[in-house]
Amino acid sequence: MIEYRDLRIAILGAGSVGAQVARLLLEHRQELSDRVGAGLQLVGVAVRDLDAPRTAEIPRELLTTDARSLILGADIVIELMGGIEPAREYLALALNSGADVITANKALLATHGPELFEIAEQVGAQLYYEAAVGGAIPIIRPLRDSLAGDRVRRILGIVNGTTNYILDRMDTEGDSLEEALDAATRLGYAEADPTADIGGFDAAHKAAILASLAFHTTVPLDAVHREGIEHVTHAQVEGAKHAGYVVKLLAVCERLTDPETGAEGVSARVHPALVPIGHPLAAVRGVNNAVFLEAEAAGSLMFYGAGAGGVETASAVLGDLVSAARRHVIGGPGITESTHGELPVLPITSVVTRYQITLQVADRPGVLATIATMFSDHGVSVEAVQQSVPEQAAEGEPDATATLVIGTHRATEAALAATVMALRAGDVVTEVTSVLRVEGL
Ligand SMILES: NC(=O)C1=CN([C@@H]2O[C@H](COP(=O)(O)OP(=O)(O)OC[C@H]3O[C@@H](n4cnc5c(N)ncnc54)[C@H](O)[C@@H]3O)[C@@H](O)[C@H]2O)C=CC1
Ligand SMILES: N[C@@H](CC=O)C(=O)O
Ligand code: NA
Repeated sequence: MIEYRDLRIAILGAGSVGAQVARLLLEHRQELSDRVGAGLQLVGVAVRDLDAPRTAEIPRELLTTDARSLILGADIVIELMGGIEPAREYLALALNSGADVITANKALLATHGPELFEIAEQVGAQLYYEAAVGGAIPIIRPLRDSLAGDRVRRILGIVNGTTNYILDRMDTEGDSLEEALDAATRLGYAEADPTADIGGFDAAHKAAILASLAFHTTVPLDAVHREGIEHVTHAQVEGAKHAGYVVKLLAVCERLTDPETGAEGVSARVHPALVPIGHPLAAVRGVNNAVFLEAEAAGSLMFYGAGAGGVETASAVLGDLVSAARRHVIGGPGITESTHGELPVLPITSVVTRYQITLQVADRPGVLATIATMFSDHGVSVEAVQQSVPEQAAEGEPDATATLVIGTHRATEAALAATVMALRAGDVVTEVTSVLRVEGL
């Protein structure tokens, strides 16, 4: 057995991910140390409650409630507590004391990333965060390193495992959102506050991180348009299936031309969308995530795998640990964040995509023509219309309503929003049941 000088590793938080990182680090210590060329010594795990149950046993002597002292004695600090404070304060303390830092905390990076990257650059320390997007899937390193010579044009990502798991269960098992969320929580996929998953906040954090990396431009969280899955209904999931689509919560990051100025900009958005059944993203089931990316030279690439789960995410954290530890051994400045692009971040109204709109309309002559005119008046071109009349309503009766499903060609969000407003205001549409974007065509 080779003996090395030891690097002192501290873990903050021993929940779903932290406990598995501690276990794997202790179990594979020698092998990981051999890969690095230095001993990886776990010097402590900061917890809130020494006696809390964990998914893996951690030797009692490694547990501490004094996170600050642990940080100050470490070469590498791994933050797996989640939340903004005290995680932000602890990471700043670690960086300022010269430690390299690893985190899976996308909420923190999306809100305080620039501040932490700046400290890291000033003190010559490193901040690694492979686990923050796509759990186990390597996506941060490919974007930062492998694709650094290309121009990424577009990213379509399923980046939240909990919501993908829920939508899949609603589709295949007929579960309610609540039933499927309970299961996702038990399996360790959901955030401590699962509204972060359901409301699309977690995916928005990841979209901000991906867009910033892909476009070399700081994309602040408040510039990411966000809609969650809380209003996705069984009817939408079923209707999508019949029409040859699946409903997915997507993060879409793209380079755009500003329709007003003609200048190049970028946009990032998160919302439920219809994905054609033949698209690779449609096959992403359960807790899996995938990032489908289009780059100018590379063409289309897809990164796929477990997007959440304690042990799976621990893999990405340990990969970062090996990278960080190697830098300690080799030295050198390491990687800095590149935000030279400085492209404007455009609002959702500038986005151009396709839509599927479901309407309840009065079933009488001329209605279809009136509705088609409303679309064309707002510059939205209709591609297909499907009409169905409920069986119990006799056709032509004064109170009968029909369901119209309208697919559009590409149009701006602004034009679509104006159309929907006009449909609601008119007297032929009794209800706008659903408006979904169609992506991946
Ligand atoms: N669970 C997953 O599948 C994934 C989680 N992440 C991220 O990893 C981080 C950890 O997630 P989980 O392990 O799932 O969360 P968790 O809620 O299971 O674990 C967090 C642990 O940190 C502890 N903690 C919180 N504040 C603390 C403090 N001030 N001092 C000491 N301990 C403290 C909590 O008591 C808890 O045991 C989060 O940022 C999360 O967003 C990222 C990718 C996947
Ligand atoms: N709650 C998150 C965990 C991983 O980032 C998810 O469900 O994707
Ligand atoms: Na990842």
